[in-house]
Amino acid sequence: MLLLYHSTSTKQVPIPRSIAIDPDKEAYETGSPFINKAGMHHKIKFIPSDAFLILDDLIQNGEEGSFDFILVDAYKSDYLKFHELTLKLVKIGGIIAYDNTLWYGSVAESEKEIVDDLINKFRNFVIEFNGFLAANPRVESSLLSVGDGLTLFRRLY
Ligand SMILES: C[S@@+](CC[C@H](N)C(=O)[O-])C[C@H]1O[C@@H](n2cnc3c(N)ncnc32)[C@H](O)[C@@H]1O
Repeated sequence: MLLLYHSTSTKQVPIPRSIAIDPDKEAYETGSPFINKAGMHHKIKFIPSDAFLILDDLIQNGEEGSFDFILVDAYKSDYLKFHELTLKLVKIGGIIAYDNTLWYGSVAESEKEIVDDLINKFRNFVIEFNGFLAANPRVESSLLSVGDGLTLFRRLY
């Protein structure tokens, strides 16, 4: 799931202020009743698709630097690729959030200590992503020890 928010309307999203993208419709349907209850349905456009396609479209359609906030919670092996695209779409000073950046605490453990295959499978991608962000001069970032780790960063230029 990716969520992109902008405070001003654009030609792509004239009324809804947020775009939620996930190829799995069920993921959106789980959250939809809560969105309705909060009276926010008209402000969120759901696109059942692979986010890579939509982000490319948004860039092609001149939406670079137009979003205030982007949340990424997808396959950890894709985080670096998403970073390249989301950094283009967020405005300077805008915030991007990536979920699960502690990856069950495994990023701070040695490989030998980890018995779970799923955790092992994505651990190195998360470590690589965290290292890349920490060394990236274009962003100011902070990894919050909330839940499974949430990295927030601000685009500096
Ligand atoms: C771990 S789940 C997150 C679900 C929810 N955000 C939560 O915290 O419970 C990951 C979600 O990312 C979606 N996803 C994976 N690759 C994606 C992509 N390329 N574009 C959009 N969504 C993607 C999956 O369909 C899945 O719903």
